[in-house]
Amino acid sequence: MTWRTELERAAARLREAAGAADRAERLLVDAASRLAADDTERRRSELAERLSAAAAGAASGWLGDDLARTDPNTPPRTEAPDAEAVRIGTALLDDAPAFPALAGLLGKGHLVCGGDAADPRVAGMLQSLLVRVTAAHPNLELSLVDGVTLGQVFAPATALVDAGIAAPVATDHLALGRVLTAAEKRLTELRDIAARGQSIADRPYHLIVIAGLPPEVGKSTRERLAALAHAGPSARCHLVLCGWRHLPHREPLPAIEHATYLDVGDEVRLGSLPLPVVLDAPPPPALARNVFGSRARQRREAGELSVADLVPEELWTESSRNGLTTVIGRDQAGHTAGGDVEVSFDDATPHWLIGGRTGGGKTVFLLDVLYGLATRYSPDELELYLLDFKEGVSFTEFTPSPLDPSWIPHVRAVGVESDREYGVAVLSALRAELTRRAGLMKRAGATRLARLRELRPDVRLPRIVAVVDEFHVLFAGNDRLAGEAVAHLEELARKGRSYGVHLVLASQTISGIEALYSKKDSIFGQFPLRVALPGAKHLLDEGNDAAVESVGQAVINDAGGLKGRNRTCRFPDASSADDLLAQLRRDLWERRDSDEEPVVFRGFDEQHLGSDPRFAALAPTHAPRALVGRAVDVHMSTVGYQFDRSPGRHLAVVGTSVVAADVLTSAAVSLAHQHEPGAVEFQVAATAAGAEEIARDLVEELKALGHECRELEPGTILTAPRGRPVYLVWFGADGADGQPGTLRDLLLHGPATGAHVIGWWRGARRFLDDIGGSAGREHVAGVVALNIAANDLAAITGGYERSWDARANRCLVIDRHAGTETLAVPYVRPGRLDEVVETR
Ligand SMILES: Nc1ncnc2c1ncn2[C@@H]1O[C@H](COP(=O)(O)OP(=O)(O)OP(=O)(O)O)[C@@H](O)[C@H]1O
Repeated sequence: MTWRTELERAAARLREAAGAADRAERLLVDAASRLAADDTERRRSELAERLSAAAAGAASGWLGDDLARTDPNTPPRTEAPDAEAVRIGTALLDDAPAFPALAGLLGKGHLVCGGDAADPRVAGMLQSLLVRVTAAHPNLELSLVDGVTLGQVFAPATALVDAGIAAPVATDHLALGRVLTAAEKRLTELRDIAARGQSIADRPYHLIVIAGLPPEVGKSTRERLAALAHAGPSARCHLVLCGWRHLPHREPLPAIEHATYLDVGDEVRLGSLPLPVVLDAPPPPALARNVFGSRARQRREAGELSVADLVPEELWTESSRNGLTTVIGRDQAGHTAGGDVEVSFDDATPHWLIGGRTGGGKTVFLLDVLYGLATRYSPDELELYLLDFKEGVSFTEFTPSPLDPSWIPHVRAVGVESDREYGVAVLSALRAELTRRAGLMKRAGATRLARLRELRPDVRLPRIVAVVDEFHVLFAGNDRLAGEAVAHLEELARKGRSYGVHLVLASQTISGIEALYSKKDSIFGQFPLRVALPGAKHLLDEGNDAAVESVGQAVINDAGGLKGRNRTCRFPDASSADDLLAQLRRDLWERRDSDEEPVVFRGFDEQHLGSDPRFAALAPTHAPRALVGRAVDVHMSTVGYQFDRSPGRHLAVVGTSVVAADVLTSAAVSLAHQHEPGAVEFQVAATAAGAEEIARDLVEELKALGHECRELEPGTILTAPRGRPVYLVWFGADGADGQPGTLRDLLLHGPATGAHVIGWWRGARRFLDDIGGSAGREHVAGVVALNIAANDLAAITGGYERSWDARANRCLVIDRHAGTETLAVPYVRPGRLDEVVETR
């Protein structure tokens, strides 16, 4: 066979082999080796042409074209190429460029080069190779290592790093170690997926480009590289490994399998190609800019949803029968880059645990979820309880405000800077709802919420989502309250799935939760959906070290933190979409079918008698109640103390805080609204310094309401005649006006004749003395404790079980007869909290 015939055949086979780089390379080598010295120039150039054409078939477009002649504005490919070969230079025939020199890379093997990027020929080749593979492969992950030029060689590709397509360039052996660890982990994951019989063909290629090994690299790193090279191609991992050369006095280099070797000496040789090669020069800067810039842009666009993308086209079309689902972001791990990531409350993931440091994006993530859900499901399908224990305004935007009277109609209660008691009250109310639903189910013979909804279409059974932000605060004291919180959470976590009550617990850490820690398995095991934000600790399984660094990213794991079940996604920034969200809120609000506003508990708010709707509704009654404040409970119920004719129906407000005077005023004014004018008399005494003005204002107000009202002077307070039922409102009763005996007599016998004392005692011990010590406790059944210490309170009441922690803007309302103790926010005169700095 003449060389010509052979060439014909070789060229034909090359055409067939287009796309199969190894065959292309082999055939090129075969054919080229037959170029006899005595061939005519014409024949030689004909052969070179044919080889060029064949090479073009094996690596076309971005992978094979001459970049210097490529229009800088050529767009990168949108689909993955078939070809596995990439051009790295040009083979020379008689010192003239003859045909492209190719190496099998992505989908095929590795390129290994003895020289490194300190050699400008290698640097140029690497830069053009990077442009080629980036432009040709739309779905590519890169790791860049440069131990010889400190990252200089990769400077043109900075846009890829910024967009997360490439990790920041590793320039020392430690960083190289991290690159290898990540690659090994990825490789194991893909191998596991493939082992399960699932395809990995849609996963991105991972290309590790090492422009030169850092000097400290030792034997073990080299062996890791060789092992990676061995296993890499079957898990879509490939290497371009420069600086892979034997050093004197060092152990021999391990062999790199699946590699095409590039020898860069005076002459450059590629694999077994018998001709010298000139490596590609750096690409034109404009071309590199375009390719890297376009890819970065595409990746950002594909990887990000805007807040508007979280909202469905039509509002409230979904049913929560089988669960709740919303979109939270786009997959970022690259596995299915661009795929929407959904999160659900359903049988598989009934409860969620969210972790992340302060400023890590917890609130934004929660807002994204809440808006996503509230736009998909109507208030008949979904109810929300939102609790936030930190200082901040996380959930206030869901509630009406003077600036924006709209609210999200799904929201039943919101706690901002909540007390732990409020949190426990909400959990307890949810537990009561569990019990109610359990009863409904039993009676209907259903075992699942979905079935119950079918059987009882007449009953409203929305799914309930309760969000507790900074939930560790609930357990802060490791005390009785913490115990109650744990008990509630355990019950809700265990049974919520069946009854459609779902919990979202968010915290900076779950490790510090002492009360739960010993029961970590039992409680947190009920929270299969884990959301790890930057700084999250102990949220995923021990072996699962997935982590995100940049705010706006989350690792979502739907298997209790199990390794291999992570999805990394970017979620949109709800905090920068104020206008859109305000409009959305208004749209939702306008669709509401009830005007019932959510209860908003803001721990720092003043409570005013005048703005309590229950005060406005007061009317004359036989069982009047002195209103003193709003309870720290889910509905912020009004706390009152009832007066009747039984012994002991008096009310003592105890504490040095001037808030006591406001409580007295509220009690008296609210009572005045419950008696017909003239039916009772009010007697007002002010013996506490500073209370005179308040007392005078009260007298004015009572008179304006049509009541008879007498101001009493010291010395006559307990002896003034009482012609009809009377309330003695006494600002500063300490010392009993010098007549403790008379006071005790009044306390004991007054109620039977309609005479009640409403007094402010500044000192707890003084109060106890005045009423006759512990024996007199029964004579004053009502106590509002303000800033008094727990032991003083115990002395007053006889010390039954409580954990009173006196603090500003709170009081404990005790009714000994009813056996109740209610934590409340006392009514104050508007602006009072700005005036007083309370002390114990
Ligand atoms: N998805 C996002 N994209 C861009 N920026 C974000 C994103 N999420 C949060 N941020 C930024 O981070 C800031 C802090 O977020 P966020 O308030 O949610 O943190 P947090 O974890 O709730 O913090 P803290 O506990 O201190 O309130 C936001 O104001 C916002 O600027």
